[in-house]
This record gives sequence, structure tokens and C-alpha cells, in this order.
Amino acid sequence: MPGFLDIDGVSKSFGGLKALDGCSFSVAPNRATCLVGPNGAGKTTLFDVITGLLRPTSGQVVFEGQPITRLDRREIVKRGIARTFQNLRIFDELTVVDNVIVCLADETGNNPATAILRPYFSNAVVRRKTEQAMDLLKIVGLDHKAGDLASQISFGQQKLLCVARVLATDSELLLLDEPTSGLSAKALDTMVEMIDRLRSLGKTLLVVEHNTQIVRRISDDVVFMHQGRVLACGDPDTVLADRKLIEIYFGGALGETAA
Ligand SMILES: Nc1ncnc2c1ncn2[C@@H]1O[C@H](COP(=O)(O)OP(=O)(O)OP(=O)(O)O)[C@@H](O)[C@H]1O
Repeated sequence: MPGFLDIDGVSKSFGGLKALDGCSFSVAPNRATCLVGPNGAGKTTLFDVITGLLRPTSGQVVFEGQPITRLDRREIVKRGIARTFQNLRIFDELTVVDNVIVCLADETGNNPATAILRPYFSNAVVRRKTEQAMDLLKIVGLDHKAGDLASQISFGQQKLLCVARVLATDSELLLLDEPTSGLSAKALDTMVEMIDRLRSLGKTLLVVEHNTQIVRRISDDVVFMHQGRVLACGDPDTVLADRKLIEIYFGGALGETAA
């Protein structure tokens, strides 16, 4: 029976390097699945394949029963998959609210040029888009920063802005690439609460997360990757209790630490 998202024998080679080597697993709807594994395991490459940034060498990605492997990345967003990036990719020179407006799913078909065209929108369109964006900024607690330049808010706030931007696409499946990395303890707690909130909004989440304590807090399911392969799938308590996997994860140093 097909899952919500099915990764079906996906491989991706860069020259002689197999970044993904026959990966298969399914993501269940309305749950948070964490992708874990040591550096170089292939997690970001898998995100790139799911979102159409990379074509797999072989295998298929199936979303809601439909193959999406050959689709253009904009079409994939329209089907309902959005992602954040490790290096954020926000527009520093735009305001916080405009950063959200450019991602709004609307009649312009997610055209990133929306912000540039903003002066040409009618007042009614500007008002509607601004209201929509402000609603999303309220969800992530950034409405008070709406008029600031994105470059002027804190790093933790920029990461929350990335969450507002994926919400703006109205996608059902959100791929979050290391949403908690580099955050202070307080900002990290805010992001964990945000991830819970996204689940309560009915979103399905696939999250790359290095910190096993955070994985335990946010995930319903865990997929463990190593050297391009899926070594285990299951509930966090089972996967993270597997001594062999933990040994792979921490390079032979047994016992859990925050990565
Ligand atoms: N464009 C590329 N060209 C060549 N090799 C690449 C490319 N992208 C990724 N790789 C290699 O593919 C492997 C998987 O990389 P990937 O970034 O997907 O791992 P990761 O699990 O996300 O790692 P990290 O946790 O460090 O972000 C690595 O060996 C990496 O060097």
C-alpha cells in the first residue's frame, strides 16, 4: 500500500561516489519523520532528489501515489512539497513580510519575481497578500518583525522565517533541513515548539536533525542513513537504542551526546 511519500530504491551517484545507494522508505501522513545519520550519509542529497533539485540516477519518488521523480521543482512545490535549506536562502535585502509574500501560493504560480512585481499589484492584492503573510508570521511569532530587513533579525528568527516561508506555499509535506542547528537553547526550544505546532496544523514533516535529544523530542518515526543507505526505520526509542547504529553515528564513541 503506498505511503504519503514513498522513496523507492533511490540512488544518486556523483561520478564514482554513491551519495544515495538504493534508499527505500515511506513517510506516513501527519507525522514527523526524522532523517538521521553521520555527516555525508546522503540526507541533503535525498532532500534535493525529493524536491527536484537533483534527478536520481535510478529509483522513484512517489508522492500521494503519483511519481514525481521527473517533475520540475516548481511543479513539485505545486504538488505540495516545500523545504528549508541548511544555508537558509532568505532574501537579506527584502523585509521579513516580503520574504513570506514571495512564497505565497497563489495565482502567480509561486513566481519568485512576485516581490519585484509588488509595486504593480493593485492595492487590494497587496493588502490580501500582506494579510496572508502576517497571519503566517503570527504563527511563527515574527509578526512584530514584519517590517525589518531579513538581514537584521537574529539567526533564530531567520530560521523561523524559513518556516513561515514553507508554510506560505501551503504545502502538506514540509522538509526541514537542520532546523535547530546553530540555535541558542532558548531559540531551540522555540523551534521544537514550532515543529509540534506544524504537526498540530496537520502538516507532514521530514526533518534532518543531528541532535539525538531533539530527535527524541520531535519525531514519531526515524530513518537512519549511512553512506547513502537506509540502515533502519522505526520509532525513535528503538532506532536510537540500537548500539550498532549509535556507534556508527558517533564514530565508535558509545553513548549519546548532543551532536
Ligand atoms: N554536488 C555534489 N557533487 C559531488 N559530491 C556530492 C555532491 N553533493 C553531495 N556530495 C557527496 O555526497 C555525499 C552525501 O552528501 P550529503 O550532503 O547528502 O550528506 P548529508 O548526510 O546531508 O551530510 P551532512 O550531515 O554533513 O549535511 C557526501 O560524500 C558528499 O560529499
